[in-house]
Order: sequence, then C-alpha cells, then structure tokens
Amino acid sequence: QNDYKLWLQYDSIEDSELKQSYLDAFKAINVMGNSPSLDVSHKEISKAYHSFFNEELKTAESGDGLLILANIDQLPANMRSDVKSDIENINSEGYIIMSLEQNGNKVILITAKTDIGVLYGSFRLIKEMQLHNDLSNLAIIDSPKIQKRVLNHWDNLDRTVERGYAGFSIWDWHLLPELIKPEYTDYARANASIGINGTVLTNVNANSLILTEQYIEKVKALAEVFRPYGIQVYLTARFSAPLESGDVDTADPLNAEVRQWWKDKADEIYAEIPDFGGFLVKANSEGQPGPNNYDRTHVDGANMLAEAVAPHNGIVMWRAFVYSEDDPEDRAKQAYSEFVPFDGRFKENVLVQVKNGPIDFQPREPFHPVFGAMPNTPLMMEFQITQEYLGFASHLVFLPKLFEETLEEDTYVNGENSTVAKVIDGSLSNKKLTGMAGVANIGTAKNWTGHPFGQSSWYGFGRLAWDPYMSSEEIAEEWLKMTFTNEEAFIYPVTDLMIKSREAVVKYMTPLGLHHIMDTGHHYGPGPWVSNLSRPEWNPVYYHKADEEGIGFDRTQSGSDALSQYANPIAEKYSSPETTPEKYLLWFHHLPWDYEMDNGETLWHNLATTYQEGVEDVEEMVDTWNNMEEYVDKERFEKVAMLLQIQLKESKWWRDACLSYFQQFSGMEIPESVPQPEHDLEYYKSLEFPFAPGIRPSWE
Ligand SMILES: CO[C@H]1[C@H](O)[C@@H](O)[C@H](O)O[C@@H]1C(=O)O
Repeated sequence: QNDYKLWLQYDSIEDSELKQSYLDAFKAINVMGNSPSLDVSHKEISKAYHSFFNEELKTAESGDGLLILANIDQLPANMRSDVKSDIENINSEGYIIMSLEQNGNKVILITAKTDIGVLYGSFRLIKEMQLHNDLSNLAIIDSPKIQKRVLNHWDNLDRTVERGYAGFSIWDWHLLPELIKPEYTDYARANASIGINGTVLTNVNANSLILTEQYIEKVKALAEVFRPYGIQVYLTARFSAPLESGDVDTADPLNAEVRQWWKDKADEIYAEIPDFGGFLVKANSEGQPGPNNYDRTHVDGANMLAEAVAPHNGIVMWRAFVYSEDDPEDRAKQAYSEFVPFDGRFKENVLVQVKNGPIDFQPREPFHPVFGAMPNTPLMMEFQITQEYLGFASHLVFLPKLFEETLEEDTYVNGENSTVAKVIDGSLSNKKLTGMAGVANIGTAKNWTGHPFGQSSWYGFGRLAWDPYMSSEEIAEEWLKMTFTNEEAFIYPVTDLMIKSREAVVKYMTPLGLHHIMDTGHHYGPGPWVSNLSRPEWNPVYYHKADEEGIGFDRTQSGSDALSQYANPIAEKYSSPETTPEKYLLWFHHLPWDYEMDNGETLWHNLATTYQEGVEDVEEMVDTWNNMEEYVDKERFEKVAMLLQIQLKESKWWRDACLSYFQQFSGMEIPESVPQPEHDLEYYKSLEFPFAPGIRPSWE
C-alpha cells in the first residue's frame, strides 16, 4: 500500500503545533473557474488535506485561512494587482503561491498563467506540507527551466519492457480503450507532481502497429486520462511505417508519397488527440530502419517528420544514439561524427536527443561531446532511469547524483561555465526548444519500480528536468521526507546513503574509468571476458582492452583521438594521464599495470582497492539501513534490507570476477587489504542468466 503511493504518501501530521499552524493558515478552499485541470487540483488538495489532518476540506467564498486557486485571468482585479510583477516573471507552466491580506483576512493564493500552472502550484503547496515547511508567510515563485520534460517508456505492444525490471508494461493495450485502470491516473498524478509533462508510450525499437487506427484509439484513451494533468502523449515512429502499411512501396524521406503518408498520419492522429506531442525516433541504429537505408541523411528523415507534425505544433525528438561505419575503432566517436556536421540544418521543431555520455548509460561516463558542439540545434538530454547497466532493480543507486554530475560538467565551448545544464536549458546558445528525457523504470510491480528506492530516481529525474541546477542532495532529502518520514535521525543518514550509492556502484562495477564490462547482452553482472557478440562494440573486451601491457581505452591522439571531440582545455588536459581526473583515467588512456598513480601505488593496486572500497561502501549502506528500522514500515524496511544484501553479495561478485579476470594480464598479487576471490575465473565465466525477452531485447 505505502509502496504503491510513491512520494504522494500524505502522511498524517502528528505534531500538534505544526498541525494547528496549518489549520490556521488553511481552513477552506475556493477554486475560481472551471476546468479539468482545476478539478484535479482541487481533488488532489482535498485528498492531501484529508490525509494530513483527518478532516474534510470545505469550500468557501471568503474568510480567513482561505486557499484560492485561480488562473490569473479569473482573479479579481485587486488580487491580480498584488501579483502583477511576479506574473511577468513566470512562464506558461510556472506558478505563484502567495500569502495575502484580503479584507482583513489572511489568504493563500495559488495562481498561474495556465490551469496547468495552477496544478503545479497545488502540488507544490502540498509538498510544502509534506516537508513540514511553514505556511504562514508564503512567497513562492517557480517556473520550469526546460520545456519538454518527458518519460520514455521502452514498452513493447506485447507488454514486455525493454530493459525494464519492474514487471510488464503498465499500458494494457489489449484492454484499451475500454478499460481505464486507476493506475493510469496515479501515474499521471505522480508525474504531474514533479512537473513531467510528456510521455512517450512506446519503445524506441518501434512497432508500426501503434500508428494504426485501432491503436490510435487506445492512445487517445490514455491521452484523455493524462490531459488534465498537463501530460502530452508521444509515440515512437518506426521509420519504415509507410512501407509496412502497404500504402507505399518505400520509406524514402524524399519521396513525395512517403512525405504525404506521414502528413496524413499526423492529421489522423491529431484529429483524435489534438494535443498529441509528436514523435520520438530511433533511426539507423541497432537494426532500426532509417533514412540511411535510402542514402538519405538524419536531417532528411527528421525534417520530413517535423514537417508532418508542424501544423499541429508537434515536435520530433530524433535520437543521436547511432552507430557509424566511419569510426569502427571507437564507438564513443560515432554519434558526434554523424550529427555535428548537420548542425543548424534541422527544422525548428526538431530536438536531437542525446544520451548523457558517448557510449551507453554506464555507471560513469564523461559528458557526450555533442553537448556544446551543435550550437545551432536544440539538444535534448536523454538519461536512463531504469538501471540497465547498474544492477537492474536489485541495486540501490540514486541516479540523480549521476544526472547532476553530467549537468554540472563544463563543456568550455563558450569559455568557462558553459555547463551541460546550460546547453540543455537553452541558455548557452539561446535555444527556443528545450527538453530532457528519462528512460522510465516503471512497470506493473506493485511499487512501480521494483526497488523501493528506484522511485527516487524517477522523482529526481522530474525535479532535474524542471530545474537542472538542483542539487541531488536536496532531491534525496525531499524524496525521503515525502516517501518515508520527516525524522531527522532518518533523513540525514539515509540521504548520505543515497548520495554515496552512486559512487559505490562505480567502484564495484567500473572503477577508474572502466566501462561496458557487463555480461553479454543482458548487462547484469560482470562479463569482462565476453568477446563473442556479433558487433565488436558490444563486447567488453573492446572497451577495457586489457592485455599484458596494461588496461584502458586510449582515446588520445595516439589512440582513437575521441578526445579531440571535446573543447579545450578538456582535450588538452585529458591528453595526458597525469592531468586526467582519475575517475576518467581508463576511459581515455591505456596504461601499464604498474603505472604509478597519485597515491604512489600502482594502477593494479588502485584498481583492486577501489573494487574493495565499493564493497565496503555497500557494507556501510547495509549498516546505515539496518539502523533505520524504527522509522520505516516493516514491509518497506525488510524489502530494502533484503535487496541490500543482494547488492552486497553482488558487489563482491563484481570485485572477485573482475580482479580474477584482470589478474591474468597484470600477473600481480591482489593486495592484502583485498580479500582473495572466492572462486576461480572459470566459475564466474560459467554463470548463466536466462533472462526473459525485454530484459534481453529481441533485436540481439
Ligand atoms: C532501446 O534499445 C536500447 C538497448 O536495449 C540498450 O541495450 C542500449 O542501451 O540502448 C538502446 C537504445 O538506447 O536505443
């Protein structure tokens, strides 16, 4: 029950002084105007009120302690003038929450330029109470800094979820449009509460069936549930859909009939779903069709779709996650070389969607060099909330810490302080269209995300999409208070646990800049020995390049020269191992096992001790959590405790398997402070995981 409610627990407020102060400030509600979004705002506030105070929220026209909800257009003139200058400072989704005097009464006003702004303000007021903040003198003005804040569901129409570890897809296509599950509304509430305003319902490895009349009707039903919550639906467009429909015999983006097909398709969708968001496209990547099949470019493909949705204010999110034959020696270079030459040639309503790093959602990657390198193209950030490479839903990893690290990185393209966050919010080169996408970790699991702490990464993604300058610590604290309890003796240690969890996973999986050494195609557990996958770039050996000489990927001039895709001073600084941050050492350099590091010890020694530190970090997480029993309900306490034991066991598995494997090449002893591996290498190699389709995608 608790676990289902996510961060919308609305725990009853027990502290009598606090409760009284809230009841003094907030006695009744007056919703001015009428709309579905105002209705759901009213409903949500009433629900929270009842839950906090065990009292029904009354409506009233006036009086002391009144909460007024109104779009600015509905406000009486005197109140409008009270917030006149603030209104100029918010955007169409922003809101104002103000304590005001009215005819001798104290009231709280939530107002905005749109009803969705009022809804966001309503969730904010509720949150102020969840956080136990003071309500007596409110002056909150807030607007999202990024426009398109979108979840990407890698959900297939058969309800498997690619890289999903929390059950099946929540979209019950078979029973739609008739059966509208309460989960759809709860999904919308949760997303609206953190400002997510878009959802791509279908997998980027797309199925063109979703674009047929039968499915559009189902999509429409979901769009209707989401609309009052300010959430637009988007679909993935399979590039070969016109061809597969049988209407035309090509999908060439420069073919007139194909262009017309997409225009007609867009018209058909918009006739049913007038606020349809647009398309997300994975083209010419991992077996997906695309414009290259017809010797056309990504620009040709994206612009064709952009033209089709433009009359309806739709957008196209065109993914930069592509491979290229041009730089076979280094996959990290491929997206840059495929996309940067097209800078400035995409239509206005195209966002190029770029993963945070140049490889693939690793525990740690340097930022993607495309950020900053396409000043004339709107770039959308793509983060992965589901933990494909980070222990699935069995490991506790608070991802906002990872997201924050990327957003804070300095690209230096316009001098110092040209951060990735500024690329994404458009401020660095004055972009009109901005966006951030998160690959969802949501499924039919009773608690939505499998691991109870997986909810915090969903929550944190939403918060960072709203404000990419937020600190991950603040996010963790908010989430913990809203999800569990406000007790300080719980909040401080568990915030700390969450913050450290990200570095822990880096240490016990891929320390010192190692990457993509996970097992075969499912990516669960260690597999540094894997070398038999059909594409060389899918094999761990391609990335760590361990041999008798050393370990690491040389991306300097003497190697793949991927470093030259970054601006100076990065390119210069990272060209020598001495001046490369240790966290990226083996990302950029191939170094001998006895290379001496800052602490005077060899690379091998540091590799081994860092693996061990990762294990010790998890031990600390286990201890911290075990001390929290009195603050958490039994069900969630025990679930997290058991999962942490799995994480501990698997951190040792990672350490032992990787050190056994790498030791064959280093020929050096495992330092004394690190336990000897429990098994021999053959044992680790022999472990098999027959994961279900979805977790292991069908394109492999
Ligand atoms: C949806 O496909 C995924 C694929 O499962 C995954 O292993 C890889 O990380 O990225 C692909 C992508 O982002 O397109």
